[in-house]
Amino acid sequence: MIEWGLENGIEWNKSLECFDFKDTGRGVIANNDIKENEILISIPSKYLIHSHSKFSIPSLNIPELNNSDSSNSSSSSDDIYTPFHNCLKKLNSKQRISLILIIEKLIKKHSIWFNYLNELPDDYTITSTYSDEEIESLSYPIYVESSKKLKNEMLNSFKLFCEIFQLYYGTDLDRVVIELNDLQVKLSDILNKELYIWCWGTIQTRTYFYDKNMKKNNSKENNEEKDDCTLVPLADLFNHTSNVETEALFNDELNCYQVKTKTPFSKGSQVFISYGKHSNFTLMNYYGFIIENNDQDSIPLLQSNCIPTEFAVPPTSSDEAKLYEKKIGILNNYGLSIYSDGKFLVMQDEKLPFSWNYLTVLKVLYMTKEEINNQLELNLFHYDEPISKNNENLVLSFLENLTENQLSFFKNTKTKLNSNNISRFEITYLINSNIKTWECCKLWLEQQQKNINQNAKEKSTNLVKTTTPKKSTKKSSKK
Ligand SMILES: C[S@@+](CC[C@H](N)C(=O)[O-])C[C@H]1O[C@@H](n2cnc3c(N)ncnc32)[C@H](O)[C@@H]1O
Repeated sequence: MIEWGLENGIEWNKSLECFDFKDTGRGVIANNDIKENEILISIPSKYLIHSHSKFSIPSLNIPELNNSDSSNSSSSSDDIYTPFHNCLKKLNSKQRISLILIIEKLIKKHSIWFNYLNELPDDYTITSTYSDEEIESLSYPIYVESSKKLKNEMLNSFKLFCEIFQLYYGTDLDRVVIELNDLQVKLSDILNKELYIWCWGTIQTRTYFYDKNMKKNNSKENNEEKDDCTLVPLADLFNHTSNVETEALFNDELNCYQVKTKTPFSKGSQVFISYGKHSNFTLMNYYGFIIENNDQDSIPLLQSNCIPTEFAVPPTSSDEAKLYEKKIGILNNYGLSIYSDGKFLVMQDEKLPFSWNYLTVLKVLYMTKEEINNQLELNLFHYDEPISKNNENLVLSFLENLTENQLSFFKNTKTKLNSNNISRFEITYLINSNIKTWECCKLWLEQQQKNINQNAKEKSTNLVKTTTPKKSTKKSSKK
């Protein structure tokens, strides 16, 4: 694949080589030191695959209007391809990229991307390719809903893709034949679900952000064009870690897409790029893999159980409602709300496994009327500064309950996985990792409780100490 790239003007940093790694699979290795800000790869715009890329077969491309160069537009063959062009105009970004991938794959050596497409993975492990049973086995509602949503998006996109073609070609897809150079391809072979799922996986796991089409189409009403993406051949060989910084953008001057590393790499190490700061579930959902000991890992809390029920809805009595409003006001001042929106997190962090925003929301919700009225000194940015002993106890006790519930939930899920013979390594890893995270929360809570008891003990000893001299003075006075 790299040879093909070099022959076609793709500039591949000489210090890079393709390599099969034991833990991460195919990736890129540094055969020399790589410095900060070095360009890893530059790809001429012609080889990018995005929604406005041209097919290798010219007649498939929508003829450009107002083009004075008449040799560019096809003559009589135009009529045959008009329905095809009409369909093309109706497709959204992902559907267009998928159509390009399908056709370029079908025409094999006639495609300018033949060598590249030939070396892409045969299938993908993103959750959209999971069976419904596998998705259900994720059990945690946030995981199940989010995976279902992505899978439905893919299936609906395919349905719409087919409907657009049926609109122009009719419903008997086996009878319609499209000429692709010397190939006669049935429309049913293009509108193939398996192929479409492969395209979806290719797009989801391998594309880069691309705003060139966005800029070009500023006036377009179609919102989907606004988050366009592009396949960047060879640049999609880099595996991910969140510990590096990468810059990837289209260079207008050089008319090519460039990937630059902001992180140096030493000879012999794997050259990573960062797909973003993602939790394992996000990686699994969108990219089909997880990272053991991912330091960006976290579990988003469920809205239904992360807020104590007494605070989940505003109270009806006017006094209580006023107090509640004040609490919500304080939270707003800190940019917080009781609606988690997936942002209240727990992590495997021994020092603080609950996210600051979550602990702060709980602290404020449990404040008494007096505490609210005396809150001049309140500084909620310090998680370890309790509002009061009472407040701390209430928060801890709520969290202890939550932790117990979540621990038993994930332990049950693990048992079910075993009994249902769900064999996806990523699912098992995710559930085990969630158990470890909640165990970490449990240990932290126990430690907090110990600290409280210790402080209370110390206070009472201090109290004894401060009262002892008085006794002794009395004694001495007696003497
Ligand atoms: C952009 S491609 C990277 C190159 C890919 N490994 C290949 O063979 O073409 C993204 C895919 O690589 C794999 N991948 C990337 N980073 C990984 C990592 N840190 N550990 C395991 N697999 C990884 C995942 O399958 C992901 O969907």
